[in-house]
Amino acid sequence: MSQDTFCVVFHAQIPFDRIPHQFKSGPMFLQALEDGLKKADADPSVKAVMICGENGKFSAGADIRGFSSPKTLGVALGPIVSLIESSEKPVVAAIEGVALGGGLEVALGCHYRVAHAKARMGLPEVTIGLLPGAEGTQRLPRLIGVPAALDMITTGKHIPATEALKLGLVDEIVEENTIEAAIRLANKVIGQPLGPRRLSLKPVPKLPNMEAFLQEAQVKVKRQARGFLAPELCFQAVQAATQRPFAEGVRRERELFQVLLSSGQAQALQYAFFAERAVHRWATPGGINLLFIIFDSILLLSLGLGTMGQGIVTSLVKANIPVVALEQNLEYLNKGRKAVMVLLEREAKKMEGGAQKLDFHNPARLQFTVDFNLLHDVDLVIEAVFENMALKKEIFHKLSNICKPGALLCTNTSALDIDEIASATSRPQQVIGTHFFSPAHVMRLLEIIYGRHTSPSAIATAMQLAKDMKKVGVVVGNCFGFVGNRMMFPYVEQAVFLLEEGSRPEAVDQVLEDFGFKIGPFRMSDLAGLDVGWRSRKGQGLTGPSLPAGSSARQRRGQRYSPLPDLLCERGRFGQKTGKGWYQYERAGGRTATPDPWIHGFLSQYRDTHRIETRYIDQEEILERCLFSLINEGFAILAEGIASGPEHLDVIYLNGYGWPKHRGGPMFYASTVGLPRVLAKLQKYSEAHPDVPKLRPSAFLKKLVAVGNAPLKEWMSYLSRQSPKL
Ligand SMILES: CC/C=C\C/C=C/C(=O)SCCNC(=O)CCNC(=O)[C@H](O)C(C)(C)COP(=O)(O)OP(=O)(O)OC[C@H]1O[C@@H](n2cnc3c(N)ncnc32)[C@H](O)[C@@H]1OP(=O)(O)O
Repeated sequence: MSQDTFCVVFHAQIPFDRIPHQFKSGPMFLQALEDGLKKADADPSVKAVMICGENGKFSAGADIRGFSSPKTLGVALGPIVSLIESSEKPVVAAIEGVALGGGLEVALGCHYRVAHAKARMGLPEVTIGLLPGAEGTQRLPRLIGVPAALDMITTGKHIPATEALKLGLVDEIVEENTIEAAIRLANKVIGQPLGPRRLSLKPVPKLPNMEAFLQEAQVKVKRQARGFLAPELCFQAVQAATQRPFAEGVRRERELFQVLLSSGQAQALQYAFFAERAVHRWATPGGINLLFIIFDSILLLSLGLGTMGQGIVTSLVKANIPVVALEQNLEYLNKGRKAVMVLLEREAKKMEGGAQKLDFHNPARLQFTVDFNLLHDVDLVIEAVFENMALKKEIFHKLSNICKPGALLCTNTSALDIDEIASATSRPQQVIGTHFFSPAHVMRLLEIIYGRHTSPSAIATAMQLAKDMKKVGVVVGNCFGFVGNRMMFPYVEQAVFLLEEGSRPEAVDQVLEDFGFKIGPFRMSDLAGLDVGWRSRKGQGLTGPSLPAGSSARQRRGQRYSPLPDLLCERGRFGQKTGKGWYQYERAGGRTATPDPWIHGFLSQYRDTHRIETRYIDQEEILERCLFSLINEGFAILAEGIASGPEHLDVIYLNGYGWPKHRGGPMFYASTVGLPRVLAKLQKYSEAHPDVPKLRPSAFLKKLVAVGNAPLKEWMSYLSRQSPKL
């Protein structure tokens, strides 16, 4: 290192590789940074300063756990960023690994930034319900302009170094030693004027149509946010940068930060951040670490090339896992191959310019076949044929005979019994459920379902597969619908009962969309296809030819049942695909849902036929009956040991069912509403609808209320029995 350049080692604020505890505490780290800077400033032999991270990592920002305490790091970080900027000696940031949040804000205070080509940068505060509160919303637009800054700050996306260079966020990128390059640059600029490098002194670059641009951007942010405050307040902070001098903009940024900090949404998002990481730490009761499978060398086979199979194959190719796609005949194979190629071309386009390339024209990475003999060599099979138990059992019997002894056999199913499927094989310990969500190459969730005999190493392998596919794997037990769909059934059931009693599809959807769901239950049902549920209900003997003669229209097995979805299907109303469902569409396959007067007439006729008195149902009742019945099922699931904690349920809902992130997931939401209130409301609705068992409060919920509204992290300690396996 040059004698002239003082080096401040900026300790990574987060435990990447379990960094020593003392660096997790914000104030101490800030003090060290301030001391280093002051020392460098005071020493006349020092001519320049270089700031770098520890162990090849610049910084992932503040310790998120610290935000739950009222005295936050950010309040102290802003002045330190200003201190860096005001240094009379050039300060250069050497960015390796990541520079995120407060880490990037520190880099923005520096006069120059050098990044390693593999580094990533971003201001992800919005994703934890906050905004970049260390003057980042004021400096970034001055450096890269309003459109790019707004995009980074309101989405929280991480950008690669190559893109950062194009945007002007960094001055230089290097392939080799970043620290040496930063020191070289620092030496080169000694003596050059620093004024033009101080971002707080720069004007925000003008746009010919700034006002119109901002107006349009605000509408877009609001539309996408659906009640999530942080993107809107991030917007306002950047807007302040365009309207006010730097110091006033900083004041506005601080005010907005405080609003977010006390909104409750930040806590929900920070809970979600840690919940996602918690579900990943899967271990046996003995704590055996099982995550040891390396997928680079495995050959994976995907069986079935329908919509799910196509998405799964695309995800596997994206994860760089060699894959063979198998179909039962050439016609289906060619159809599937074509669809997969379209998806992969699209993905390759999205990845253009990035470091990774999609290698899908190489037969060693992806091949399509109808030859079952290829099954001999594969290490892992994902069966993705349609939901039919007899067919799945036949396939698993075949797999069991052909696949090599160690091969893991996964079934993609949304509800079927894993044990029954495994019973068709001679190796039930290697059979596991992998419930992908459609479209499988987009949706992050993977429910991993273990059966009675599934081995811990099979579970660990499936978890590693999820990680390699960049999905969130959540291990759950085997029951009808597993976790996600099992909780969804009572929610959808309530939505339909509400129609029977007087509501309309668009009214129910509106309430749930206002709550923050991307799409309400009826729009969702139209999108998924009403025929899917109809087939399943026919299979369960709830409707269709297997329904015993003389069954009551609105009762099944002594419980309330609504035949409304069946009646729609009998009339060919399958949703978007037929152009009619709970809504009408512009054509078959159309996507624009319009309330349908036919449905309104049909509902009132139905009520007349069944002598149901139509009543006005308010928004509160719609919301509570749908959400609390779903949450109630969640408590039953926890009590049965189907999931190991409320975080698992929340991660499933956040990543697979469009639950609004800023509400933290259904179980977190229940804890914010207060369990006594949830219980009281369920009791009330259950009394009004005694023939609906899903409204009857779960014993576990009652227990948690009886012990004094236990906080979420203590819930599981009130259960005497845990899952038999986990
Ligand atoms: C007024 C206030 C203004 C300014 C102050 C500054 C504010 C901020 O900086 S807010 C924080 C902004 N930073 C982030 O949001 C980064 C969040 N982290 C990530 O995106 C990722 O963790 C990563 C890209 C940094 C690394 O990803 P990966 O390699 O996949 O590892 P993991 O995500 O599994 O994380 C490993 C380990 O670290 C814990 N962790 C990560 N980030 C933080 C953090 N910011 N605070 C506390 N802990 C963090 C994570 O939970 C994992 O821990 P476990 O192994 O115990 O699960």
